[in-house]
Amino acid sequence: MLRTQIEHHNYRYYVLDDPEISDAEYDVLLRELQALEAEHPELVIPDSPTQRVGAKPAGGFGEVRHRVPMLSLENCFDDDELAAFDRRVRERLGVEEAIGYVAEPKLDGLALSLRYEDGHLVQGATRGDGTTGEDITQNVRTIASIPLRLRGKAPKVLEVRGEVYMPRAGFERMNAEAAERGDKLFANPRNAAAGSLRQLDPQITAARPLAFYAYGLGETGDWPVPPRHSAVLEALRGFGLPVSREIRCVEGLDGCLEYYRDIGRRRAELPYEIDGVVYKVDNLAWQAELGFVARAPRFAIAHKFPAEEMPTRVLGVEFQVGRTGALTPVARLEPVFVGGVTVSNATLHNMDEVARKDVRVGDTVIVRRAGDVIPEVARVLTERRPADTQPVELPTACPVCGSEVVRVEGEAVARCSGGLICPAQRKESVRHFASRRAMDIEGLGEKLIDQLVDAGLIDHVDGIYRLTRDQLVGLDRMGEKSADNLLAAIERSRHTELARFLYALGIREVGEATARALARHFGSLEALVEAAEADLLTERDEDIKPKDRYPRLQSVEDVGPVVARQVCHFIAEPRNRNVIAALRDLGVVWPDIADRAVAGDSRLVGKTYVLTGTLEGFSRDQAKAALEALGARVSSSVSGKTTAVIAGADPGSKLAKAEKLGVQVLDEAGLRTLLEGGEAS
Ligand SMILES: NC(=O)c1ccc[n+]([C@@H]2O[C@H](COP(=O)([O-])OP(=O)(O)OC[C@H]3O[C@@H](n4cnc5c(N)ncnc54)[C@H](O)[C@@H]3O)[C@@H](O)[C@H]2O)c1
Ligand SMILES: [Zn+2]
Repeated sequence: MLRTQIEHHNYRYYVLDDPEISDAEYDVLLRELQALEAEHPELVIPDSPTQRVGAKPAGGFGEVRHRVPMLSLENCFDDDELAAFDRRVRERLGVEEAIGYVAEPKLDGLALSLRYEDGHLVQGATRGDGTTGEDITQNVRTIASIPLRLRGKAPKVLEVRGEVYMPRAGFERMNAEAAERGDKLFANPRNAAAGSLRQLDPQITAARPLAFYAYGLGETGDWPVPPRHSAVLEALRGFGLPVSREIRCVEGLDGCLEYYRDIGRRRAELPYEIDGVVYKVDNLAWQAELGFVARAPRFAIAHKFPAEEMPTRVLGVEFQVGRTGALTPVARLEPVFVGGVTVSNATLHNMDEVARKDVRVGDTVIVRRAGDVIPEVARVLTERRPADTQPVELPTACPVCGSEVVRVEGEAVARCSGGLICPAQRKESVRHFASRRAMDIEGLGEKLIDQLVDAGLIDHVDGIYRLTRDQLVGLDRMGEKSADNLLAAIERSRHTELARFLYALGIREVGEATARALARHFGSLEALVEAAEADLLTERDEDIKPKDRYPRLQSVEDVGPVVARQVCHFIAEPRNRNVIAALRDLGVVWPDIADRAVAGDSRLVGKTYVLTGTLEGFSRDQAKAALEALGARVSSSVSGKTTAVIAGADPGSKLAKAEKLGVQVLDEAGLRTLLEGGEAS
């Protein structure tokens, strides 16, 4: 059963270059079989996958018999297993002292045998099943880093073994090009290298970014082989063959582990992928003494890096609320060992990503954790999707505070609208409230806010105005003087402006400019609340097109449906209103600015003016505020709907446009008349 399963995956991997499962999963299966066979030696048959290498070639290429077999490597996955290997080696050799090993990066490509006769490349062959490989000489000749002629005095016969691989950069470029053409992408550089090398048309191979590193020998004829593996590699380099510069001689287990950790740290920076380290006994006489088992030498071992990708099941999806209120879907997973740690949660980033990857609860997914990056769901194994999966749905209420969740059309991120009251957003809302352009409370910085919130002294921004001297003095690193300074700054901030206050509330999409526009337009908080409440009703009206909703707020300069919606929802949240009321009770005040409009002097409602050029008696902002106080709208561009353009000195193109459209033009005197209630002419 297990055997057939493994054979199937061998075929997919070695013959088709199109595996169905990850290497880590495959390794688990193989280890299961090894354990089973170790318990029941009578079950071991000679052609069990544990006894064999790779798979028999599928045809299409000529066959090559390897006179020196091409074997696989024993694997180990942790320090203990490596220690056991080192112990076995020393026991077999009867050696006490530390063994000299050669540590080599384990390139993730495929094995290649190159045969040189009298210095000329005569054959290139794949490993196949270890004894019989494929003749891919024509393809091999297209790989630039493989010399067609050896340098120096060449032996009569020399078989060189090594790895063909695809450097990361080439792999990424190739996949990007394939994506552009709409072709199938390669899952990883190994499959890309294998698929490229085993093309029946060498032209295709030639176009692929393949490279080669030599790491060993096959048949050597009468060539006097040097006595150490490290010297062999040096000799190969002398013949002009590429040998990795990362290869090192190390001493004993400790030397191996040190090399492993060092290259593991640099793994992501290497220009090619490696999946571990290979250690080989350096002394070739010892290698011969140690010999082989069925499928691998006893003198070498591959120390694998922990898999960065593993499959597991999605048990559920939860939403985390970030400090700015953003909701992040997080998959709860059946715990899985990946990237060297056990992972039971992985981010799904946002709802667009959930949709793009098509993740459902109950799915089997590939979890990825590379380096120290937070684990993420890389992709779904849709072929393993059961019938009863559940879609992931964005909650309508914030899981932390229950406020409504708002997701703006066209935006990936959904957010909690309870900015002032959501515990997840506490620190951020206090920080923003106190910042210089908002309430400008000097001395209330991030670190202090962390302390105050963590100590439970502030829940919401109104808590700032309840802080006492005793509470402050009790804090870490807070002297009496700084406590007094802070209290004074808090006191000063009570007298503010409506625009600052609106900005300080931290309503999504409401920056300083919008806060100012809202303040100017409505003049008072009450007027804004009233408009927001009325506008909110338009949301439920099916007859109103989305872009025409919130008409009162949309009549504010530069406020479109997106901003209007955020403002309405924020204001409509009763608990946000409670905080605002508490702030006012605690003495936060500002002068209302548009008393005249509020009092009913709104004779310019429905009219739109555009200002251009420099006025003598008004700044641009003053002129604007004065017009808006009478209910007018001030726009920045001239159109057929413009009531009049008010032109000062050195007017710009707006004047020309007004003239072209036949829009009325007023000078500064005309503006005064208009503001004073006379008929402008
Ligand atoms: N996903 C699947 O379905 C599937 C199926 C079969 C095998 N596999 C994967 O293939 C691997 C096992 O197969 P394997 O026996 O081909 O090889 P291996 O990767 O375990 O080790 C042997 C190979 O390592 C390579 N190698 C790289 N650098 C080397 C160096 N410096 N010195 C010596 N050899 C070096 C050689 O090609 C050699 O043949 C595992 O990683 C397994 O997960 C996956
Ligand atoms: Zn919330």
